[in-house]
Amino acid sequence: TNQSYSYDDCKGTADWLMAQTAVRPTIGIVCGSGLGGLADMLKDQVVFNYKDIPDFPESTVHGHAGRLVFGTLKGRPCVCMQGRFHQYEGYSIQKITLPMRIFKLLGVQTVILTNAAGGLNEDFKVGDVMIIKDHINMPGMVGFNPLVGSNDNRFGVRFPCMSDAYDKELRQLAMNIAQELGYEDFMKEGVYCVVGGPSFETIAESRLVHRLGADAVGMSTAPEVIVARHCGMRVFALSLITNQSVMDYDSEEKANHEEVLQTGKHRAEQLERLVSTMVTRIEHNNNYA
Ligand SMILES: Nc1nc2ncn(CCNC(CO)CO)c2c(=O)[nH]1
Repeated sequence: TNQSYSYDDCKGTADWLMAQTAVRPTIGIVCGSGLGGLADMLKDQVVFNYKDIPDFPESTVHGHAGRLVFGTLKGRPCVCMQGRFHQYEGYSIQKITLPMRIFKLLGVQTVILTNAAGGLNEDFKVGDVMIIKDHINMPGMVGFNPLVGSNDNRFGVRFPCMSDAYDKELRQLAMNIAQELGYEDFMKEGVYCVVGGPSFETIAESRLVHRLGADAVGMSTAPEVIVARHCGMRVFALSLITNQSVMDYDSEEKANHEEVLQTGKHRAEQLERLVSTMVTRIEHNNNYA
């Protein structure tokens, strides 16, 4: 359904949540495939199953728990989506980005999004972590943009700028922390290209988007980023490279979801350290905002 959610719908859900928990998060975290463990970092958790939250969609993908976890990370109030929504599940693009507007109405100032993605850049290895510096929104180019329809100025302007979507300061902070933690050999930076899915891209599609400048390909994140930036939240996003996209016709490689989840398990512990360290520092900057 192409149901769009009004400001009051979003406010209703945010108010419902705020009536059930005293946690007032300033940081929102979105866990990608196999990265739900990030939510387990939170202390003093207050957990909601998506199906119990008014208007919230339900996760249908293996590896996406379907829980909204409130809590604190080293004392900082956070809210974490353990499982996110994808267009390929059949949800409207407004529905999959609804959580970003609810985050905004909960008081979230910075959103950290993670996803699993296929590596296109030949310098990438499976298990690398790519800090997203920009995205190519393929579905958006043909009209599947989450902001299509009437604009509510209480969220943001009609024509929002996206050239500064991936906060430069947060990307630099992440790189500095990666150096401190000794993660520099698997930390990369690049352009993320979102495709509709659920079929993995063909070899010709991998080569096409790589030629267009993409370093990794996936099926999420860009719509959430557009909505998050529209309503003024800062955005940091990273991709866990879970397989190398097949780029030549005589390769025997075949992308599959199980290897996506498996890679997530191996790298998850370092990602948890990176993200939790970031959260303590980001909160610090917000104090000066
Ligand atoms: N080649 C390739 N490798 C990938 N690893 C993760 N994803 C993101 C899509 N993730 C889906 C299926 O695992 C679940 O949302 C992809 C992708 O789209 N292409």
